[in-house]
Amino acid sequence: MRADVQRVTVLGAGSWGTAFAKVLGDAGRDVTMWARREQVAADIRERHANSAYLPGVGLPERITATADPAEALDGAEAVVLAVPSQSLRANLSEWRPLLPADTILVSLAKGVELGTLKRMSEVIAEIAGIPAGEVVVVTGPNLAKEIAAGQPSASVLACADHERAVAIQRASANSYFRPYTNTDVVGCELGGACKNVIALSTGMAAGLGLGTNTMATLITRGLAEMARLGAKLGADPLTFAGLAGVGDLVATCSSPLSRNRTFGEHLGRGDTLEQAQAAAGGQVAEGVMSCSSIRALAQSLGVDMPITDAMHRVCHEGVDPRQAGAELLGRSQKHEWS
Ligand SMILES: NC(=O)C1=CN([C@@H]2O[C@H](COP(=O)(O)OP(=O)(O)OC[C@H]3O[C@@H](n4cnc5c(N)ncnc54)[C@H](O)[C@@H]3O)[C@@H](O)[C@H]2O)C=CC1
Ligand SMILES: O=C(CO)COP(=O)(O)O
Repeated sequence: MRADVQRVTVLGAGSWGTAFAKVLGDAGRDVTMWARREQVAADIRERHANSAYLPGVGLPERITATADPAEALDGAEAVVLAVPSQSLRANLSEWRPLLPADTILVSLAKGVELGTLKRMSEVIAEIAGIPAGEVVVVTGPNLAKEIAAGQPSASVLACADHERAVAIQRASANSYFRPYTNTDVVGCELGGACKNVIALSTGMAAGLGLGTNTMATLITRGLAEMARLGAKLGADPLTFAGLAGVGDLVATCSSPLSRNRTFGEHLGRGDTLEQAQAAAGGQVAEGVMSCSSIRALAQSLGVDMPITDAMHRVCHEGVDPRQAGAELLGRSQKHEWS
């Protein structure tokens, strides 16, 4: 492993993959992106733009791109995985033979795998055949469009191996992007996955015409339920008060730029799942799948996550958002911290 990472490959040229590649390029790193479509790769390589995902954003000239994964991975000192959570296992299985030895694997995905109920660093470690403690997880309040516009924001780089997190911290810190390290991978990863589900709920509330008190209630009680799950899995409770918890909840649950919040808003206005998916224009709203995997994980551990459960029932069992809201309010009365 190199402490001074210079050559980075980003696999996935969607919104966040591209914005993170820009962060690395602006931090002086040489970046090669892999795009699924040659048209997107050519746009990045020849016009220094990704018009499909980040229209109007100019990319540093030191970023190049290809649709050939072998070419993209050649000589990579760090590999950033920037594909959706539910396809990561299949994608990485294909790429595994091409991964350079000793490269640092970095995960951008915020989700929990359906079926296995694994966090993304666990999936990556399993497929790549490395200890889970070696995967670096990027999370925190990082709406891709704002970062691509050079607006200041902080992030968390979580890894049990502090040196790996520091290597990526050095490679990505720039004048608008301030990454902090953290060794609580469980808490950081759960925060990133769970907040997408809570953002669905705040969007849904907005779609129903509800205001700021409702949003604040969902954010705060969402925080309580993700912290309960984290505690059961050994996370540090302080993590949820940080960028990966409160930070990302505030950004995602309140911003019209969030795909999860927007998805929920469509459902709240009465759109079907298919209509909300069509409106997302092919971009991933991870909470739609993660509400089911996180719910199953919570149930397997006996953890109560009522908002997550409600989102699963609205998205996948046809429950009306108004009915789900009424049921949340109709639950038995409790002490705030029970
Ligand atoms: N967009 C954002 O602001 C942020 C996104 N994230 C997370 O980053 C991850 C990636 O998100 P985005 O780049 O925003 O998503 P996106 O939907 O903008 O792009 C996903 C990329 O993966 C590719 N892709 C989709 N399905 C694929 C498949 N089956 N096989 C191979 N490639 C596939 C797409 O072609 C595209 O290049 C998600 O887990 C998301 O939650 C995290 C922080 C910020
Ligand atoms: O993770 C994000 C911000 O930190 C992006 O959220 P969305 O996927 O909802 O756009």
